[in-house]
Amino acid sequence: MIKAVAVITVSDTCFKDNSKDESGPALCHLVKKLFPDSNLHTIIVPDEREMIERELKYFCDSNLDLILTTGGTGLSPRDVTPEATKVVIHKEIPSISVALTLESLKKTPMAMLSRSVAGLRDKTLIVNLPGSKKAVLECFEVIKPILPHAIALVRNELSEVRTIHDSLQFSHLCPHRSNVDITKIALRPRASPYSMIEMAEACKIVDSVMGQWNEMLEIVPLDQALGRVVAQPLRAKEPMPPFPASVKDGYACLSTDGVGPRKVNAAITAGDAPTTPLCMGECVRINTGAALPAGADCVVQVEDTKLLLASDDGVTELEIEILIAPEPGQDVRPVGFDIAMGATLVDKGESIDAAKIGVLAGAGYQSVTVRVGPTVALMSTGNELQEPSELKLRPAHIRDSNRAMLSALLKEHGYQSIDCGICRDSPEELVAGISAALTKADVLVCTGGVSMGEKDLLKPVLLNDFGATLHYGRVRMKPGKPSTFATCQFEGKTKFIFALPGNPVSAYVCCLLFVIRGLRVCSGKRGSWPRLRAKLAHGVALDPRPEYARADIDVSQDDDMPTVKLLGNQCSSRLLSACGASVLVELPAASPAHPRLPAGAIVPALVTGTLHNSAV
Ligand SMILES: Nc1ncnc2c1ncn2[C@@H]1O[C@H](COP(=O)(O)OP(=O)(O)O)[C@@H](O)[C@H]1O
Repeated sequence: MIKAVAVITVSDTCFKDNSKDESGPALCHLVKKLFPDSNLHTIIVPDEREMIERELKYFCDSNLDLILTTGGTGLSPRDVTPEATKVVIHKEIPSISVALTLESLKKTPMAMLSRSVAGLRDKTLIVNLPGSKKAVLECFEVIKPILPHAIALVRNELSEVRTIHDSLQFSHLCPHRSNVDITKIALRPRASPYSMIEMAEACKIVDSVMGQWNEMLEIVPLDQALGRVVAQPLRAKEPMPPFPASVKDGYACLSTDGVGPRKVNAAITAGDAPTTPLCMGECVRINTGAALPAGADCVVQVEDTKLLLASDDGVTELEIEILIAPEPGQDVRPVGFDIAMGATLVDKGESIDAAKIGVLAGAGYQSVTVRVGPTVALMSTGNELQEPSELKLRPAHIRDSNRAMLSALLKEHGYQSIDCGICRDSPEELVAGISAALTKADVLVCTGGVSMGEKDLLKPVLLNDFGATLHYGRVRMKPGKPSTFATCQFEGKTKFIFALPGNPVSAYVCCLLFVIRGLRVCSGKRGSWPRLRAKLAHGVALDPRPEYARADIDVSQDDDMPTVKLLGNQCSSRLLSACGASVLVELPAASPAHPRLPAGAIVPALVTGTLHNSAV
């Protein structure tokens, strides 16, 4: 039971003008939320070491449970909160500082410059937090899960400690509550309560639900616009070329002069502005891309001319002969030939590729208005998972491969994601993990916990703890049958949740077919993957469900149709079957009449990867 907490704002500025203190009140608000029954004391002190020490000691001697300081942890000469704290505490708790730094480093490298200290004086826990409001809010989230437990331990409140332990499986610290009852395992349903929908319907649902994403716009510099979808038509503000330009190296002439001798009265190279107009019987030596002089209406390439007279030193051409009569407009790009003034360069809804970047740069665009897609969070769930970076594999554990794979898969298709870590299979931890992810992102992509095991808690937690609407909970497909799509209201916003199966191949396929599809809808792009017709290189046994088989496609055959070769054993745990896959072959469901497809059968293949020519 937490009885009393103090929040100390350490700042010269706020000490002089209390109204400037934003971090202290923000921190008080969070403390009140976490410990609603506690007495809260607040004070503002200047960056004076002795005063900070005095206040810390005063609150500790008053037997407070917790003191949080904000400010004075940086590098400026007046920042002395850590020094004052170190003098006051009896036991330092360096891991709290490490946790704060690690979490803050995810947001800014400046976190390296924070020197927060945490420790105990008698039975009071003291934690230094940074001074900025944003940082203080973020740091509080980091220590929030351990505060009740740490204080109960310090106070030696054994019953409290036991309650916390009991409510947290696997000694993981998590103060969240869940409405999901996991005690009656024997009574769990033996058949899935979720009806199985067809793939086409699932795609339609994703399109219509993700279509509710509120269009938001931002202006980005052109060099950061690659892959973005433009929000309004971009039109040419200038014609291209802006002047009649020569297409060849040769002579600018009057076409009415026909064949015969011409006086060469000037030379114009690209970038020169012609000054004198051309008269009958004259020509101008001109280069590709140079502006034609007034009066000239055609260019005769140098190959169709003959030199008649040069200056004695051989430097200047004085007279040439036109050998073939030119047509009006010959080898001239008139004004606006490539791009007319006002022409649409990129239309609303189109995504920007390299050529469009070039067109826009050529048209003088420095920035463009583009659609803002949702932020995406990735989270894995499962008690058996450990971080891939851990050196030693723990007993009965596997390394989490899904987050790394999904993050890369999304990136491959132009979408960034936020890593929300691994969440264990307990309702409370799922509530905590999902809440944390939804605070950061609009779309949560999680894997695991969606089938029929007693630890598959995603759906019940979404329904009972988040009041989510499950748009589908099973799809007739292989792999990926338990794939789930839900929305919920969280902090006043609609959040989209793709709960994918845990098996890595299922997660891979469902990410391609549902998540990326949904993200495309949000960014204003319609339609799915390009679909080719291809010949099976070998016979395959069909599954009762339509199957998305990972395959390599050979487009190098002389034959008019490419060939697809499945990438080995298609078991949903074997991610090697997706390595190097350029297509997902859409295999039909088996029927009594067609239990398998023979080699040479023609199948549709979705191009989800890169096509490459396997011919050497
Ligand atoms: N993040 C992950 N990385 C690698 N394998 C995983 C991951 N999550 C789950 N798996 C594996 O996938 C299989 C199915 O996991 P499970 O959590 O039961 O998923 P679901 O019930 O959603 O299909 C298990 O063998 C599990 O170990």
